[in-house]
Amino acid sequence: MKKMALLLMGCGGVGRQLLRHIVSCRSLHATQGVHLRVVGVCDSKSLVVAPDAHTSELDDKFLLEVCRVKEDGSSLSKLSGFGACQVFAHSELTAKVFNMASHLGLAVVDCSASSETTEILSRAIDLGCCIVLANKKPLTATMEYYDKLVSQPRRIRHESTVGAGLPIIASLNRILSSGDPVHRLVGSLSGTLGYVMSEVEDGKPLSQVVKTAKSLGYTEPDPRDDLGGMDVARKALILARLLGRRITMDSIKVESLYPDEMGPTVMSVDDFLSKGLPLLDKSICERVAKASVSGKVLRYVCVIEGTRCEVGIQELPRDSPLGRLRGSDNVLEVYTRCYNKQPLVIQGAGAGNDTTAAGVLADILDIQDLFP
Ligand SMILES: NC(=O)C1=CN([C@@H]2O[C@H](COP(=O)(O)OP(=O)(O)OC[C@H]3O[C@@H](n4cnc5c(N)ncnc54)[C@H](OP(=O)(O)O)[C@@H]3O)[C@@H](O)[C@H]2O)C=CC1
Ligand SMILES: N[C@@H](CC=O)C(=O)O
Repeated sequence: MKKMALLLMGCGGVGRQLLRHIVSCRSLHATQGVHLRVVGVCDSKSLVVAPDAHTSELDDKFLLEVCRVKEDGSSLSKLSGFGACQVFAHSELTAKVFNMASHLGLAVVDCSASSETTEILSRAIDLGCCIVLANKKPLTATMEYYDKLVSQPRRIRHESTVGAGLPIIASLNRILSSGDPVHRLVGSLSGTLGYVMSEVEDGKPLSQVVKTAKSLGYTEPDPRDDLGGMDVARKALILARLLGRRITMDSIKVESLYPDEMGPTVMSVDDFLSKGLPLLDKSICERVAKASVSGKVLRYVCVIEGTRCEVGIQELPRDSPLGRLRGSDNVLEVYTRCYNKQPLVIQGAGAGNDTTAAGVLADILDIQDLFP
């Protein structure tokens, strides 16, 4: 039986669902001859590891307890005394990864929404680990970090960074490796903004649908990352870099749906949701109504073509591929030499803990051949 040691960073909506998928797929994985050994889990404050990562693992009962504790909003440090795990402060994470990586093959899985993991992932690559990311921030940091993280293409998977569980990165990699140049990417790549636009079209107020999108697990921890376009801009940057563009976030034109006065330095997430957003209800409603007069709908669109890389609202015909999108679905049209007049189209659920965690799990299994 092949055994893969995993260290999970982040046990929010996606990380917890990943743990649940791992536990519920035990017998399936056994038939496939693979066993996922979760040897450590961390949140923003603490790290829990198996007593001896070389011989033991966090058992399924423990992993489900991690999900329960985190679902309740508590810290992992609450698990101290539960089973035989060891609990450390988050500051010990780098040393622990170093220790585990130098003794066993390790996959470090990033389901956090933090930039702080970038350095750890970079060191993990140096130490010969595999890395799997749902977190977009490390791949949208400096070019230097990007080059490091992708320097061993067989040891990195990050499908869920764009389009959640949709096979966007894998499809682009296949196209690119066959020598087929990608000329143009056009898509709607935000589950949150897709959901928001179609619900507002149906007459619901923006402030209400954003709260619902948050409760459905579509938004980033701070929904302003979605509404300000930064989350889509990160996806655009990841795609542009995959196509070989050596650009940074500064090169991307981003349209925000909220004004600077409602930014993170001015008000908290709660104040934004309860006091800021309702002030935007009327203007977005008017914008939707104006587009509708000419049979159009609003979609938040990402375009990458030549040196152009931009994300923002467009008015599109209701019956166009992007206009027809409903709910949290994403769509990406890929124009290449082979897919010239008719693009390759990838479409489906583009957000949500379940589909995102499934994408991360598929990525983990995809690198199993690198493990003994
Ligand atoms: N939800 C979705 O549909 C999709 C999400 N993603 C990405 O998945 C990631 C996770 O999203 P989601 O689960 O919704 O986010 P959550 O906010 O629910 O969870 C984030 C988790 O990361 C932990 N964390 C924060 N900082 C650190 C750190 N420095 N080191 C380790 N862990 C840390 C948090 O700890 P604590 O609990 O202590 O706060 C929390 O457990 C994000 O990067 C998101 O962009 C990608 C595709 C789709
Ligand atoms: N917040 C994101 C989640 C996936 O990346 C979105 O809404 O698309």
